[in-house]
Amino acid sequence: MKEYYNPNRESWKELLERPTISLKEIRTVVQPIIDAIIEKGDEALTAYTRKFDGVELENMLVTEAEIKGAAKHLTTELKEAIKVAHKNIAKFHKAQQIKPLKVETMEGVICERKSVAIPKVGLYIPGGSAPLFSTVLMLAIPAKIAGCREIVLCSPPNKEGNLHPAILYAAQLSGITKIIKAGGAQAIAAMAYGTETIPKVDKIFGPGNQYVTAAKQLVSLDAVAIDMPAGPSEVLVYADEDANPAFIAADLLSQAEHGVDSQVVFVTINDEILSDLQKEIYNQLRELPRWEIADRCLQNSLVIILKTEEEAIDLINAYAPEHLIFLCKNAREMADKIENAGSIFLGYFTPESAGDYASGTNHTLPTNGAARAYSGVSLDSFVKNITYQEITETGLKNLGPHVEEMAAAESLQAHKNAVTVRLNSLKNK
Ligand SMILES: NC(=O)c1ccc[n+]([C@@H]2O[C@H](COP(=O)([O-])OP(=O)(O)OC[C@H]3O[C@@H](n4cnc5c(N)ncnc54)[C@H](O)[C@@H]3O)[C@@H](O)[C@H]2O)c1
Ligand SMILES: N[C@H](CO)Cc1c[nH]c[nH+]1
Ligand SMILES: [Zn+2]
Repeated sequence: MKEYYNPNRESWKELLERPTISLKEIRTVVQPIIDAIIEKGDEALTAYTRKFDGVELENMLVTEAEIKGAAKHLTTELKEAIKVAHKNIAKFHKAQQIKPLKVETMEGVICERKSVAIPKVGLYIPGGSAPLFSTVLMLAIPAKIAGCREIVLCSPPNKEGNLHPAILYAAQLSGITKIIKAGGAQAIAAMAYGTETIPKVDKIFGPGNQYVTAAKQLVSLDAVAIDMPAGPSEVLVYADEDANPAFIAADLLSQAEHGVDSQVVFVTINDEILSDLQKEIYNQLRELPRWEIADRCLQNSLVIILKTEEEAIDLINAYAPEHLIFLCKNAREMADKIENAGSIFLGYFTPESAGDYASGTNHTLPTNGAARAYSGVSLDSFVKNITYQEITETGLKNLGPHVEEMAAAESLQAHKNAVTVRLNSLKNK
């Protein structure tokens, strides 16, 4: 990790850039994939699966027998853990349901708002370097609670042409039946434009690598809505002098092991902690099966030592991390000053991986600074809010003259007439 002592504010923007490939460069790879799917549908999808996932698929649709058979490949402990996670995620997302709203803005003028499920949604489950079955829960549970009518799930197959049984088990537990073995930009394009096997959806959800994220952004220009840019994982840890270096190291490494293009950042105003932290990172890294990935990620990662808590808050807001962990006594107080972050973890005993798997919050979160304006996935992501209005005769008498006045001032005579004809019809009553 590169160390920066009191970097001046002018250098922050450059310092805090993520190690991503430029959108312009990645577009030259992803756009031809999207174009091929639009033109050749399933044929192109099968060809890209052969090229990128190294497998020739006869049937990309997961069969009912495969879904039903998944459970027997999992241990009782893992099934139990998935059930606990399912329960917590469902509980937190059900609590996000909002009641329909009805307001009489003036006598006889009734305005309402009701949330309605997005009918057709596509869920992307990453599977390139690890089969993220936890993402199935994070997307399928809110989609089901919202009441989405058609749910399609895509994930890249392994070399044997299968999806990991835990992906299928989590899907079955969440009530998902249409599962397709397809990944990368080609799966995103297939859900955006439709192919012979994959129905076109209204909105695509889910995290993924830079190719997947760029594809989501490109298809959102003309075909579908997307949740947000949820690319390579990142975490920023802020710690005080009482934080255990082993906890800090473990939290940093937990996101570093996701991928070489992930980024982890450590911020503190107490540099005495650093030598113990370096030792902990080294010791823990050696024990990780994915140590090479984590090690390469650490090369893109930062340690930043600042003078004051206020400065740390400003830097965190400038970085807008996907995950933000406060390992400090005044975690709540610090968190209250944060404007830009995907999800915040408070206190010494709140590891980020609890949110990744099972506490109840959603782990599909904005990356690469998108947390400045986007929220993570929630129940809201799967609904639209439709507004309604109903105006009585009295209401039109109250409101109509004001509408006529405004329409005339905008020189929109037909708008005015829509009120006038009705008011005239009431004159004889
Ligand atoms: N932000 C979030 O909420 C969040 C949550 C979970 C995971 N993630 C991130 O998701 C990512 C998962 O990435 P992954 O790679 O393991 O799985 P993935 O499923 O996103 O991508 C795998 C696919 O990428 C495509 N691909 C790979 N190399 C390519 C190339 N050179 N050209 C074109 N396409 C190519 C292939 O089609 C392959 O099937 C990680 O970066 C992880 O950090 C983010
Ligand atoms: N940390 C990821 C979000 O950036 C989510 C995840 C899934 N499995 C493990 N971690
Ligand atoms: Zn993670």
